[in-house]
Amino acid sequence: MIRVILTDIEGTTSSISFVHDVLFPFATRHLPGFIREHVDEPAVSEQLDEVARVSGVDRSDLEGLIDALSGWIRDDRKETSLKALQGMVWEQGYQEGELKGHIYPDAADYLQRWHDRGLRLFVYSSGSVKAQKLIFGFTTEGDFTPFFSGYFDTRIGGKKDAASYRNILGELGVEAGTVLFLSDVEAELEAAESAGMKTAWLVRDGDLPETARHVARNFAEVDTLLRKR
Ligand SMILES: CSCCC(=O)C(=O)COP(=O)(O)O
Ligand SMILES: [Mg+2]
Repeated sequence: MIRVILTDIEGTTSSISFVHDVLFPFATRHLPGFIREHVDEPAVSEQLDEVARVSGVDRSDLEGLIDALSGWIRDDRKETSLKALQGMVWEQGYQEGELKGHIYPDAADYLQRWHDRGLRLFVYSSGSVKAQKLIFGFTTEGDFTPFFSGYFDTRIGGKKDAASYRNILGELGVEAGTVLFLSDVEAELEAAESAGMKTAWLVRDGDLPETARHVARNFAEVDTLLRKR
């Protein structure tokens, strides 16, 4: 029986277009100025150490590091240091009302219903935990953070690695078969299944794939799957 729902964000609870056409361009515009202004703060400096290590750019070359980060945003790299810095920049946008998080109406509806039915809800996204709390805390439909019991980002491991899902199970202290993982990316579902989790593949647009996996177009269809399991 499913007792825990672990959900991805981009393409699952929220649109890919919001992330790529709103959040990433916002970070591209504001990240350079943010880094120049906050370079000496430990939280920023620590991430820049990691950007230098991964990119090979000299740590003293601030503009080179900013260029590397801009390239990573363009290439949609899921680097933990980039995600941490993006979260800091988006925080300003949400606090000042320039950003409002997108959530699909069906996701908004069923997150509340599942929470009210006693299911425990967790997030696992490449976006930093800070970014996850922001997107759900400042949605156009209100604050959804009260429904979540916890958040995981790539500090626990990459989303295509089975070990990450085993680490999450260790943190949750539950049997793998009681967890349903929701994602739009098949490689992530495969990794979660390798760790023993149940999965549902969110396919929000286009034709449904021919697959043996459980597929859902929206959270109402996930709920139907959930009730059968
Ligand atoms: C937490 S909102 C920003 C999402 C993000 O930065 C991202 O890379 C999306 O990753 P996901 O694992 O949710 O597909
Ligand atoms: Mg996704």
